[in-house]
Amino acid sequence: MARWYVCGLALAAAELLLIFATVFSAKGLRGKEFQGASRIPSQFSEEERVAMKEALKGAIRIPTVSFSHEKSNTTALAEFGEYIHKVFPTVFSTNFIQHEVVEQYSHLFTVQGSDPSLQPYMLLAHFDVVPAPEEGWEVPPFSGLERDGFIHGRGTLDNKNSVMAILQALELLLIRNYIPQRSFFIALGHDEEVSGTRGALKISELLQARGIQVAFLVDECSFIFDGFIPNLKKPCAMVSVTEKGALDLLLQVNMTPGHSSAPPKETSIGILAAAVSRLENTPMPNMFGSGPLKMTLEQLANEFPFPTNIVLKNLWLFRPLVSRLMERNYITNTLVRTTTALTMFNAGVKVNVIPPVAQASVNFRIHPAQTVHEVLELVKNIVADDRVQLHVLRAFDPLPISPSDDKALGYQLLRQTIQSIFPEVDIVAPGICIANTDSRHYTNITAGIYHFNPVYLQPQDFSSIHGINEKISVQAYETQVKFIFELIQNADTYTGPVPHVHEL
Ligand SMILES: CCCCCCCCCCCCCCCC(=O)N[C@@H](Cc1ccccc1)C(=O)O
Ligand SMILES: [Zn+2]
Ligand SMILES: [Zn+2]
Repeated sequence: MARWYVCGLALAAAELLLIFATVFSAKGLRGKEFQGASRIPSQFSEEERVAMKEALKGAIRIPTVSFSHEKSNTTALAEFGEYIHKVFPTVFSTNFIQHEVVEQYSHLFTVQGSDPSLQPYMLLAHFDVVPAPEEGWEVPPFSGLERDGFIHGRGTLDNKNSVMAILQALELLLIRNYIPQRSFFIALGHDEEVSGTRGALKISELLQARGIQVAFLVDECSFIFDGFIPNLKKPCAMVSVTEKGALDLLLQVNMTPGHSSAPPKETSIGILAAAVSRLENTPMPNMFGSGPLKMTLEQLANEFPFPTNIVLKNLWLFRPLVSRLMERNYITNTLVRTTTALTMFNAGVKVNVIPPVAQASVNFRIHPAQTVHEVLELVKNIVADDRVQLHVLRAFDPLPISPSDDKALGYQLLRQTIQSIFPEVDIVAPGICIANTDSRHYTNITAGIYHFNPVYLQPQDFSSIHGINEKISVQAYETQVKFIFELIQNADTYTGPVPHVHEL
């Protein structure tokens, strides 16, 4: 009898404690006793799963299109701010989360962790999208329609999926009374698709003015690649540790205009066409062996069948062969060199007028082992014609290579979370982001810039990014939420690398 009584008392006390913890932690009680006490499983109720996919659909329906630096749908950008407020009420009402609007439309969330001794980190995403003319789409690009288990629309992969998944994961953690130990920032840009200079750059300046340095950040641009690398049958989670640089050049030729009935031997169009043709036919040097790709291939070696595995394990011998094979495929080619893309060409107003001016734009994506200056010198040598003026429209060097060793917190946290959420993925390897992202504006506040979207990507999905029929499966989106839900908790509990066990 006495035992039951004691037991009953203990239970009542435990219940009281639980109520106490629930009531106070929801509003941000920061007592050490409650920190990271237990891990919250990433399991979501049916109701939550429906709500999360509906939230993403709603986000897709807001046409936050960036057309150019000067032109974006500002009504939609503002509406997006109100929308996230509505669908993630707990994020906005928790007292240890500060929300700031930067440059009218971008958002910065500061999540104050309970342990100030832990260096904060940052999650990045952007909610502006590139235009999407309706032609060719199976469903209208801003309808957010669900069909055959997929949510369709512009931004489902680039990059509203990340914006919504980050906030959704945080909302679900907060509802479960989670109090993060490690502080983190969430930066959501509104102009990534046209440079990020109003959103990401300003957020970065704000953080720098506050003296903030983060341990690492995670941004878009890399995926679990499936079917991209010839002969590699298994999916490969690539955490990109650098981002290519960029150089936009305007080539211009001025010649005397005149009547087309008596044409000169050379025209502005002909001279310019020959110059851009030389650029297209003279690829920039193959840089295989410099930059992180060699490390990536060495890590992948064991996953390839014979004889590729032997070749990749002995790059000291087979380097020329592998570098040639890499450039044969248009995607792996991007990893070994600075790419040259002729993107605009303008001249002439009438069929019988020799035009005075011809202009072309060329977009180079600079390999991590080269610089803007080196590429410009190479371009001058290839063009080799003083009549072709070169004007630099925009240029920046590749990002430094972020660490991916055992001590690299960001890389290891991502690796650990990939292994737990995608147990079927055996390969986690460092990669190169071949496009440009908002993260280049944050190089002053961290040396750990990682690109990873926890989503499978096949070659046909790649062409939907900025193309047509962009979509994400409901299941993939749920997994993305789950990934971030786990990542935030892992950032609190990570205790460093597991020491290697050497066999005797
Ligand atoms: C081994 C397998 C390698 C596979 C490589 C496939 C890579 C898939 C990459 C997907 C990229 C998604 C992120 C795109 C970000 C993006 O579009 N950025 C834009 C940013 C920009 C905006 C205006 C002017 C210049 C630049 C861009 O790079 O064009
Ligand atoms: Zn993007
Ligand atoms: Zn994009």
